Amino acid sequence: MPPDFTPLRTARLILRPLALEDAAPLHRLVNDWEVAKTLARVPFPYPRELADEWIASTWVQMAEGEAWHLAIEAAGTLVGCVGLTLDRPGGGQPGGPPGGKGAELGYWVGRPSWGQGLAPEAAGALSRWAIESLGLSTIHASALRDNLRSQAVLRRIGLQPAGEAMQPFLSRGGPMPVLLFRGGKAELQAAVPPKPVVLVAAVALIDPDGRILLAQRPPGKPMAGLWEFPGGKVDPGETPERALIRELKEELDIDVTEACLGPFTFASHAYEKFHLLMPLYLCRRWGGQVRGMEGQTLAWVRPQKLAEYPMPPADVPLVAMLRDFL
Ligand SMILES: Nc1nc2c([nH]c(=O)n2[C@@H]2O[C@H](COP(=O)(O)OP(=O)(O)OP(=O)(O)O)[C@@H](O)[C@H]2O)c(=O)[nH]1
Repeated sequence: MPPDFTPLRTARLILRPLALEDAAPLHRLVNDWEVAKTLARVPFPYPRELADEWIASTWVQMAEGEAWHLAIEAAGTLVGCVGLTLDRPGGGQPGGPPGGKGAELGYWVGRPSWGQGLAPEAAGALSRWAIESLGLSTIHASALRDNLRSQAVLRRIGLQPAGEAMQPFLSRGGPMPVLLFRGGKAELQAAVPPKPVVLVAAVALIDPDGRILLAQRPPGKPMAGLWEFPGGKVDPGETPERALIRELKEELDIDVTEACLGPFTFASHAYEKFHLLMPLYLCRRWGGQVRGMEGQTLAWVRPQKLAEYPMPPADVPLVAMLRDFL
């Protein structure tokens, strides 16, 4: 029986305990010289029944808290495996830490899924989970000296070179030269892929009385209830000006031309899941009557009163600049 383990999810992958049904696809993927030749503990050819035995052994190791070997699943299909094996106390593994709790990282991805960056996605996620959840102090790994691709994976997830060694390779029938890598929490965290930058165009519509239009984010959306400048995400291939013209029609039923959109300033703000880059335009002329087309509450606000309207954190510096300018 597979052990109880809450699968780890990444942008594209699920890392979960291996199941008996994985044996056939696992065998097909790993019984490939191009894959097997890079792995120290995999024989080649790889006997079919070994797949079942290996899967059962991963359950025991996980239940005993000795190793976490997981299936890498992408779009419902097994594409490879990733695993961490705890160092035995005083085991003195090459590249292992002198003190503290360490584990050896290993992984492979089947040939059909190469070239998509799945190995660093899986290995990075499992390593960061282990550092947090198992309280490990270091992760270490090795890669054949001529396996530049695997070395790049280890560097990408934050591990640093830590020397060379000879390591027995079942698939090669003898010891092979390997490069050793290791890293702790700080190195792994520093390597977390940067957040996507989201481009949002926004505008301060200013009426003849010098008041600014704010719209309240409706319930159900992130940051619901906060007040913001009208606007929205710039679609791929769209300019910020075109995006604003489109959004203002959709949200407020007004017609704006590019010539009436004056660039004013911008916000660059790190939200939890993305980094917001938001140019803010000023606009004093538009066609039609402003009305909320999406049920949003609107308010025309005097510059000195803007601070009374709670806004998203990215907007706070913009409000101060607007107040000074108007
Ligand atoms: N329009 C606008 N968006 C802002 C302001 N400040 C700010 O942080 N944002 C953020 O920029 C993003 C704007 O995206 P959006 O309006 O197109 O999309 P949304 O999150 O409302 O939902 P959606 O993805 O379902 O369209 C949101 O994450 C919003 O929180 C602002 O003053 N105006």
